Amino acid sequence: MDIEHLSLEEARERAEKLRKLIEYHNYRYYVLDAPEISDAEYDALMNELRAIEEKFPELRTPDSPTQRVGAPPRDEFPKVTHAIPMLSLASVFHEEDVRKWYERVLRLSGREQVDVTVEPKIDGLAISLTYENGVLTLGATRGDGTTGEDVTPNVRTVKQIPLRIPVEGERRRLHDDMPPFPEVHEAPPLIEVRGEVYMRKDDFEELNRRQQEKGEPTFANPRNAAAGSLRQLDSRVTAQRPLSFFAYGVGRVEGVTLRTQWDVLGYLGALGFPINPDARHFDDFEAALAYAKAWMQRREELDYEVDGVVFKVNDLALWETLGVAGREPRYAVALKFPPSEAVTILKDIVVTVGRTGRLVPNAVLEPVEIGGVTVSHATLHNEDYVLERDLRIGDHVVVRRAGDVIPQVVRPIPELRTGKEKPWRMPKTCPACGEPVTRPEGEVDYYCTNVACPAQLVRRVEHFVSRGAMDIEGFGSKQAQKFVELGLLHDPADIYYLTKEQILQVEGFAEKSADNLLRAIEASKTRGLARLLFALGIRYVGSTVAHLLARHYRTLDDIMQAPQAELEQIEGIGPRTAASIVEWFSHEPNRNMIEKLRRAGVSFQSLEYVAPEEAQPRPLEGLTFVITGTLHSMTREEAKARLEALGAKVASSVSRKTSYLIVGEEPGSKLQKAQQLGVPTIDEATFLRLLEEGRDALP
Ligand SMILES: NC(=O)c1ccc[n+]([C@@H]2O[C@H](COP(=O)([O-])OP(=O)(O)OC[C@H]3O[C@@H](n4cnc5c(N)ncnc54)[C@H](O)[C@@H]3O)[C@@H](O)[C@H]2O)c1
Ligand SMILES: [Zn+2]
Repeated sequence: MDIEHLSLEEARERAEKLRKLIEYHNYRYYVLDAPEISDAEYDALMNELRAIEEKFPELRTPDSPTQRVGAPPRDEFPKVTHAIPMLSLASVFHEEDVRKWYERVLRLSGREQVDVTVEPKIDGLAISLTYENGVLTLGATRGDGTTGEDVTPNVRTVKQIPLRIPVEGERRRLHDDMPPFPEVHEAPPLIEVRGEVYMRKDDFEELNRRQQEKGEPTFANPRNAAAGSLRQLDSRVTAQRPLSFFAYGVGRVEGVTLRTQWDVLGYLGALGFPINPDARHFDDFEAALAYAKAWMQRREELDYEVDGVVFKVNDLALWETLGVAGREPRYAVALKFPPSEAVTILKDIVVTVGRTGRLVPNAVLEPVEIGGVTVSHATLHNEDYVLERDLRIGDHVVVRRAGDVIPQVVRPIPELRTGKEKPWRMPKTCPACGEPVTRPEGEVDYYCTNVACPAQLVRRVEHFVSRGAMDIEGFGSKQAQKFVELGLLHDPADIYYLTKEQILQVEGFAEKSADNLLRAIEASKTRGLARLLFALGIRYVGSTVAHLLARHYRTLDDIMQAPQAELEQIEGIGPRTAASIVEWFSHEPNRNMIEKLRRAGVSFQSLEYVAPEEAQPRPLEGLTFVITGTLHSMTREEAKARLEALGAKVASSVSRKTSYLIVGEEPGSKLQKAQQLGVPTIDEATFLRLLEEGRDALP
């Protein structure tokens, strides 16, 4: 939503809509422990509402979700009023925003330097535990921050929560960087301990497994499982749920004076509460930031889920001075892990035409940052993908970007529709040439079948000259587009007939660059059969299949004459691929192009051909390898080729059928997968010996 251009009236309507929606999801999340949308989606709604209220402060109402924490407590539990409100935390996603927070702390406190603590932000639910003369008398949830639920009987079932403090016995810090534990022999008359009830990852999985067996609903994540377990009306159910606890603060305290957050943690530890071993204290802010960043890398190693790290001003006297903004105290800030999802607007759907004439719808998005990368486009795959999700132009959509994969549009948020969104269908004609498009029986894709379609030609040329194909330096997408536009190319073979005069007609070429291009074109003539086959762009003939063919056949002419049955005999080539090859060479325009390539002097000879009589022994026959990480001695392509030459198969992902995983430097997730499945691994040194000595080198 473009807030900049909203009128007051539109903004009011919008804010109303957002509030209703947020209240609904708050209820699902905080009261029912059954969220329907991801946190990223929820945060996006909140952020939009915040932005509107910022631009139109007159629209800010006291009951706006931006002004409140959580949700009102459930009806069934007795209510508890928090004498000191339980607040939320301001969250940021960038280091610079933590710096800004620190600078504001300095400004508001009038100090030059302020100590901070850094603590993991545990993803569970906040709980308040009241101890009177050392005895647990009340356990309460946060609720809406001022009113929570009395869940005392349930809290009593959590083994890590002491019923009486100080806990008997010797106190031991886990390591020297933890806060010092003072000697405490007696409980204060009153102390309200605050902390997080959470569920460990393994306990969560076990619980869900049990739920499934019993045919009961499973939980979306450990946080919801923890919340759902603690907020059971029957505490016998809670008792069977594996809940854990970390203490991180205090509310009301009588009889002891605690001056810093670090002392609070030490004191709580001394009383016998579990405190997180990764909490640290810093007098140097930059060092705190560095620690936080390093710690955040360890997310996966932890037994429990964390959603970030919390910075707190150490000096408790300053907490009061700094005050609260809305529902978030200024003394703390949470640096959260970058989300892998965001909500943005689907501005348009544009269709591109691929090299085979395939029409692909692409999402044009209002640019949005996901995990540190700005995303403005995403693939929509095909018409069905759009229709199944009912994506409409103008919709708010959830976009996911995980790792390096192409961003995906996950789904729309229909609740946010204004009525102006437009449903989309695949156009009936090709956006490039205007000819009608067709969808072959049983396929999800539409094709432009016009052989003269300029968009297809551009793609075919792009592919032909690309690195893995004929590798013509200085010839990229832009050049492909220009040459086709000027009518200089009618098929990729025309590249070999370009004259210097023609090249000079193209914008961006001068005397010298034209000569260079001609030299590059000349050099590409000897790339060999495998690359040429790949360059032709035959459906299902990728670089792997092209290499397989080039090992079996001496020249392109042999392949052109090979019947489908013969092609299918080749290990790694299925009937679909074989049929596609035969069909491609049966087309007149394709045969003409081959003849043009021949006349131009492009080599049809295989560089990989292995004559049957000189075929190597196949010592690794029957074994399947997968490679992960970087190898130092050779590229992955080469490793693959050498393994295959010895008769082994090389697969791209680990499965039960994998014989060995070859592990290079910085291995990826395949290593974990292999460990899970019990697939043996070998290192690079063993791999090299394997190439020399064969099977004997294997463990
Ligand atoms: N998916 C949904 O439908 C939905 C609905 C509502 C809220 N949410 C999610 O809930 C979150 C908002 O909840 P929130 O208000 O509890 O804020 P929050 O979870 O971002 O932060 C505040 C909480 O952090 C916890 N915490 C953990 N470790 C801590 C530590 N060391 N020191 C202090 N506090 C610590 C406390 O429980 C505290 O109450 C957002 O992430 C939002 O996306 C999701
Ligand atoms: Zn077309």
